[in-house]
Amino acid sequence: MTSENMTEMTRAAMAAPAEQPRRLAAPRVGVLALQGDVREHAVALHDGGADVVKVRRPSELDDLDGLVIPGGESTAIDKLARAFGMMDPLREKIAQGFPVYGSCAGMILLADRVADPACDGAGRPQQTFGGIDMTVRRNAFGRQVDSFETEVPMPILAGVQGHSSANEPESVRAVFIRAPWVESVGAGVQILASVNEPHHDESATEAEVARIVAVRSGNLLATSFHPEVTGERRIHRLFIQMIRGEA
Ligand SMILES: NC(=O)CC[C@H](N)C(=O)O
Repeated sequence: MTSENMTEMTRAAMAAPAEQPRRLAAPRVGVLALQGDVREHAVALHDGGADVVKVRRPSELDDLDGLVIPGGESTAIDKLARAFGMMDPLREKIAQGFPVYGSCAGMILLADRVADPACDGAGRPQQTFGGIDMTVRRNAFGRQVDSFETEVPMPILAGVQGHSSANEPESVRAVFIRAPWVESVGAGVQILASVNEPHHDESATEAEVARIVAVRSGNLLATSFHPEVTGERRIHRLFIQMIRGEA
């Protein structure tokens, strides 16, 4: 066949790369590995079908399809992120629509505002990567001793494969460890789950004790709780679906 009788379609087909785009295969998902329960998230992502890499330096953000910010201590992750030069590169990527899932401390780091930020020795408040138009309150459910585990209704999970037999399809077994709650959200933020505050004033109304614990805003997903420690995999699968543009 000469170039004269090649149709446009043949030309396009011949020019197309032989391999499939990577997003159709396993997405490459990073776990921010500065502090916190990195390993548990890596396992959950791997189980969900992702190709997982641990990320510490800005150059390691290149070539990723998404990132998980684990639970741990948001002030420590903030300090280390600044020390490793991660703060601005990650903020820029988030602004460009890079998919990120943050759990617990990770949720705090995705919030545009922290109601009660910790301050360093010089009185400077902790910083966040931001991206979700919300205000979070740290340690809102209490201290370590007030940590609790409960079943949280989360209707968005109904369509996600892989709930454990102990769970109803539309709820998640959630562990809260010095967890934040979301105090307020902007108009573009979707509330995915709320939970009743376990320790509350008798006189409080139902609306007053319902606390937001999972949100989505565009390609950003955040939960107050830790799905990675109970064998729950659907939150990570939902995130992988978001990366693939399927959710
Ligand atoms: N389990 C967690 O990630 C706790 C978060 C922690 N209280 C913080 O402020 O960062």
